[in-house]
Amino acid sequence: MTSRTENLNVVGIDRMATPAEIKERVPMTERAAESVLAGRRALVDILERRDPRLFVIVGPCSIHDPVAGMDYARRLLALSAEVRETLCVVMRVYFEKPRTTTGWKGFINDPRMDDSFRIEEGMERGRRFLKDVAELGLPAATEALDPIAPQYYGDLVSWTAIGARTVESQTHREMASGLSTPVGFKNGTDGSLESAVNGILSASHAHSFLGLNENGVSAIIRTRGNAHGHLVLRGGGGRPNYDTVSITLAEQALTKAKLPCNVVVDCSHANSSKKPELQPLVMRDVVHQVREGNRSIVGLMIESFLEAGNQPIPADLSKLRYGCSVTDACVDWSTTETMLRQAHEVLRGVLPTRRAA
Ligand SMILES: O=C[C@H](O)[C@H](O)COP(=O)(O)O
Ligand SMILES: C=C(OP(=O)(O)O)C(=O)O
Repeated sequence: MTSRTENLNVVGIDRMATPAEIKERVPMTERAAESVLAGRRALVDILERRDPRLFVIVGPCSIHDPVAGMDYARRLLALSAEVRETLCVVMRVYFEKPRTTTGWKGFINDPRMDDSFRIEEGMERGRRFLKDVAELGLPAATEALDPIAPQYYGDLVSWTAIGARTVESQTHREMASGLSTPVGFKNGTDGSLESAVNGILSASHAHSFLGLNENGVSAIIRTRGNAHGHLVLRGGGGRPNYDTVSITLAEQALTKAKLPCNVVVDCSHANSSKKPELQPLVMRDVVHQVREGNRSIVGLMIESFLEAGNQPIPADLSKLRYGCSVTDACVDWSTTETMLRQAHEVLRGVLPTRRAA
């Protein structure tokens, strides 16, 4: 009998390839695994103060064009080699976009950007992109939004964010407790730290929750807890929170919760009122705080692409501007080079002291 009580608002349920099937199409390689693991090791070493460098999560707000994305990755690889003595560079590879209300939800959800929502295609191409980046020798960072998605591509990621819109969600904290990467918890969109601090605490514990196994079968996922959660300050409530007073308040909140004092500053979002031209100012200020002796700042985030700014998604996709964001506005490539090189110059003189501390 057709149920009169369920799926009333569901118009279709399509079969989707399982994590195992997608991994078979895009298998992990030795070289890719090496760079994923090297990235995770470096990040853990920074978080545990065995490595005095800062890490920088830098890249487009979202990947929409794998060709431009790989063009960016190759340039970033060369730049990361130049600054490696002071900065551990991780490419931002964001495929899942949380929206305030509606909008394009990222490459996995709608890879063709035409509302055809070919999620299986997006998942396979997204995994392939991550693998290509890893094979170049660059570690990747992403936001974990869909709780099932990490089964499909989490093995290719070195750093994960829980975003400002989901940091209070139990589902996301449970997922983070099982992720194999260090996880940055962003402060809420209202600027409050409490949800992020609670998120780090929650995810550090073991959880059992519903999920899917490799073969797409409903499963109870039992996790160990994630020991490498840390706070990401992205501003909020109409105010930035990267200044020395805000950083001190963040340190106090972490200490009160008996958590390690590890703070990452996102130069974008509410820390720069989403104005990309302000990101270099935020970065310079934060790097100077490190130069002045701050010990809790371990990393930075930058939204950067080949071209500055952003563009709406046109109905005729041939009109898309190459290398320009279709979500948040980014700094361009030459600004990115300047930002990283200037930070590198300042930090060169400082790291021996951090190492000694
Ligand atoms: O970083 C990306 C955006 O800030 C986030 O996805 C929210 O976007 P929206 O407010 O344009 O929906
Ligand atoms: C959505 C993002 O950030 P936040 O969660 O800080 O808004 C992002 O970095 O893409």
